[in-house]
Amino acid sequence: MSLQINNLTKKFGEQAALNNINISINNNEIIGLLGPNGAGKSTLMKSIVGALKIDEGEIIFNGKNIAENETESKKKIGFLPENNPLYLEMFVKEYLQFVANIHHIPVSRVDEVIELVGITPEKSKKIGQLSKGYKQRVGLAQAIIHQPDLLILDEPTNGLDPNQIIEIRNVVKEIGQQKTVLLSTHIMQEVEALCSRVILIHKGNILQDCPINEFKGKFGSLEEAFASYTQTPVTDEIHP
Ligand SMILES: Nc1ncnc2c1ncn2[C@@H]1O[C@H](COP(=O)(O)OP(=O)(O)OP(=O)(O)O)[C@@H](O)[C@H]1O
Repeated sequence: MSLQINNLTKKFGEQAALNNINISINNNEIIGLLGPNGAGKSTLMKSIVGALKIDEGEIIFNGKNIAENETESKKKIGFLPENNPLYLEMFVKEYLQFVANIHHIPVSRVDEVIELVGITPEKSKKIGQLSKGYKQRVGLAQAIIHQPDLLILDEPTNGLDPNQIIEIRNVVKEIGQQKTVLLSTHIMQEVEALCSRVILIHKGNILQDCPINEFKGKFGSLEEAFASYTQTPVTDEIHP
């Protein structure tokens, strides 16, 4: 798996949500995408999965520009959007069979993925009846059903209770042993528990991209480092 983001700029009107972003990912690792509200994390994730059209730059996934190879790229990228949109009236297995059909993959993969995210006892229930933690597992299942090389998770544990957070983290950790995972979060413990590398975005600019220990550096904790970097004014001609 390789992902190369070169000089990516994404604007909404006159405002640059992402300002000349460069990122290179080559290894199977779990990367934490950090940044205050409105930093540009979701915009970056949506750009990588091809859900947003970028204004400048290029995103090269497995050696090919995703803008020119959209269908092929989507086969190898999994995405769990923020707030995990699901069809609440559908049954778990029915929904995942539906997703499998969209990807043109055998429905036999459905039971495999149900097992992998730990929702076998829930597979015949309506999605709307599930707890938030189990809904999140269904979201993860749809994101990995086509065995993507790159998994993108936008705040995967947001709004879950502490037990559910640990359960989802364990699932992500297991997936991360074989896949590249890019996850956004506001929870520093999550980064500590899961990530080997941190990318910090602030006002559409990358402030840091380094191993987690380097990020903590002289600050001692991720919280301190985050606060210190993001409270520093960013010089940026495009972003207001
Ligand atoms: N579809 C859109 N139209 C207009 N502006 C947008 C759109 N999507 C995002 N923005 C703006 O772009 C900036 C970056 O938003 P984005 O959602 O990427 O931030 P984020 O880092 O994911 O924030 P959060 O942590 O709150 O989820 C914000 O100023 C936001 O208001």
